[in-house]
Amino acid sequence: MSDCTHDCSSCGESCGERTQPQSLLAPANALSDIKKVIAVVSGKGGVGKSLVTSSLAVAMRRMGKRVGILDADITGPSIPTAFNLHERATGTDAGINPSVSETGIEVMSLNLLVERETDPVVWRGPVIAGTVKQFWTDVVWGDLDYLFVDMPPGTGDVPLTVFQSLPVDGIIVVTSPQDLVSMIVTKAVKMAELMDIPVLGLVENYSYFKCPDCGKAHAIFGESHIDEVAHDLGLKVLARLPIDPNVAAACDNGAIEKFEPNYLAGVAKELETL
Ligand SMILES: Nc1ncnc2c1ncn2[C@@H]1O[C@H](COP(=O)(O)OP(=O)(O)OP(=O)(O)O)[C@@H](O)[C@H]1O
Repeated sequence: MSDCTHDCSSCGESCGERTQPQSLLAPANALSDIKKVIAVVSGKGGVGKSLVTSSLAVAMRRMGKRVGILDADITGPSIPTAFNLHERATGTDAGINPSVSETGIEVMSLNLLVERETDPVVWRGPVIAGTVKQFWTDVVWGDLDYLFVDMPPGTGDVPLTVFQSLPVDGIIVVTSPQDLVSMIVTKAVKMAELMDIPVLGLVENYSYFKCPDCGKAHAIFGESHIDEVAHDLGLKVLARLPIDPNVAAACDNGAIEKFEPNYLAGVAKELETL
């Protein structure tokens, strides 16, 4: 091989002299400088992954950080609604510009690119995964302290692409008490381990409902097993979120940036030390 640079990490040749695996990391846009990438994942849908992603981004922004959200949930994007972003994103020769929320959080989501928000995305897996990769390579994120990636549920094409193509610093696994917690969380955690991505911890959503009259906490979805699961996997429980109808209303009304209390402020503080 006359052109060999001896840098196996960037070479795709099948070569007997290979000393290290080829890196599949994709380059970010030339105008992006992103310090930390954190993916928010879940074993199954509807457990509150987008809410956790949005709340973490808001908490970080309140701490004065420059924050972006890459909405990798291509077929069920909910981030633009939570941040009241409805205008179509624009682009230049340099790439696609993310939309910017009221408090300055950058967002890229397929819903910011389609003509009508209600248009469905009827694409095959590889096209969807390719789009997510383009959100990394073609979006002009600029300087960010934290980019949060809101993943689709499960362990399919998109998580695989994100874990291989983006320099993910860690994942947060969102779960709920009624999940088949142990099995589903373990699948997500094992996938991250296979890809050599650190698991930062677990967030349990819908943990309890606090009665507004008597103040007592009720475990609506059954008693939690999160501590045992976390212990078995050697992980930390980062937070437990209550069922709070006001937080659902804030998401639906595009007011997540105004919502108090931010249940994930403590987790954001922990992420600062990453
Ligand atoms: N703790 C909570 N209290 C009340 N409502 C909540 C809570 N967490 C999430 N919700 C609501 O439940 C719905 C689903 O949440 P969310 O979209 O965050 O889930 P998801 O895991 O991202 O779903 P998907 O798998 O479809 O991407 C949303 O309407 C959200 O506002």
